[in-house]
Amino acid sequence: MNDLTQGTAEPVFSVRDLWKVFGPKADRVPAEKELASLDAAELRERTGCTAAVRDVSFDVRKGEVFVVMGLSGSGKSTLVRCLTRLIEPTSGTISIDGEDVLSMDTGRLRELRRHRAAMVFQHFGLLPHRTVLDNVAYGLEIQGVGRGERRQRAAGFVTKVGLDGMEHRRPSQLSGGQQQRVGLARALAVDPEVLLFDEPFSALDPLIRRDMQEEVVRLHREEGRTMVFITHDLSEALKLGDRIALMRDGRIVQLGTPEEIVGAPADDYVRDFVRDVPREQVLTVRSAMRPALADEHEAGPALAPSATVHEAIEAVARTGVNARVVENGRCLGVVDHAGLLGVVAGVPAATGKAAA
Ligand SMILES: Nc1ncnc2c1ncn2[C@@H]1O[C@H](COP(=O)(O)OP(=O)(O)OP(=O)(O)O)[C@@H](O)[C@H]1O
Repeated sequence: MNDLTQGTAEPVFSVRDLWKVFGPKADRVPAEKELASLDAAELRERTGCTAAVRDVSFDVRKGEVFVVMGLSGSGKSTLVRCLTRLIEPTSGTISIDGEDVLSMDTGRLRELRRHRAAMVFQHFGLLPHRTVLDNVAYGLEIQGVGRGERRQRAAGFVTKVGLDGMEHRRPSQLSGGQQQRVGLARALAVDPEVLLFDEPFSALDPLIRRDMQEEVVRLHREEGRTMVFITHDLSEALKLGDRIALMRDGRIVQLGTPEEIVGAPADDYVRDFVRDVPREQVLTVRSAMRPALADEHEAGPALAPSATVHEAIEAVARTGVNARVVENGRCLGVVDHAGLLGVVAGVPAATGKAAA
């Protein structure tokens, strides 16, 4: 498991020891060791409280897509709403770019929500009587940008999310997916440092949903904007996340890359959660690799270390020989049938070396 606080890129959000408890005298739950250690049912019985977020610490790094995943009721929305104090945390610390969020006054908080960490909701709250263009320009209007400039900037974002030609329609004249794109364009137009997505696609049908996921991946690739993305859908999390925080009963039970979560589940709960994931599509060739023998350094198809096992299977099947994993012209190792099948089956390869 990743060290939650370690990372190469600088953090945007830093969260430490965060609790959000709903109910009477909520403060005493994190403060009193005995109460803090009760499970959800005992806590409710003893105090009438629900601990939606329990002692959570993590960093969101600059430029990453950070996914918060978990079943319904695990605390995802509460956690992400705490980041900008749409929900007031019970205890703990939160900072954005080193600035303490919990001590911000009303004006500073407004600025945080409008300029620095904008939220894209599932029900995107479009204004029904306004056109697409004016909906996208709305955030800029709140920021006090003049009419000419905001319409011009808004038009650029309408294009960016693929809604060219629909500028003058009203939301009711759009499909669900198109409305979601308007919501996305509106959030992008205010140019926030971080975009917070609260299950934005869960109401969309599967094909439109896939389109929108690809849209987010594309926007992220083009802009490198930091994103925090809530979902209860594991395949969405694996597709979008650079790192995933998997929540259960208010706690983060594992935080790691998709490959770490699928390849090295932290406990039985996570193992069960990822059991049906096609491992070969998530794990990279590093997990299937063994050291190259003397005559193997030059022969066979070359794959990057980031190639998936699925891609390696294709290469080996197509050429009939083992593939090499090559980085900067250097052969890091070899993937053979046994190593690849071992990953698919979820067992160490019979050579013993692949699992090392
Ligand atoms: N205002 C509130 N008062 C009391 N309990 C609350 C409140 N808001 C949330 N909860 C409880 O906190 C827990 C976490 O809720 P939360 O909405 O954060 O979960 P979630 O993972 O986002 O769920 P979903 O996927 O269904 O949206 C749940 O047990 C919920 O019932």
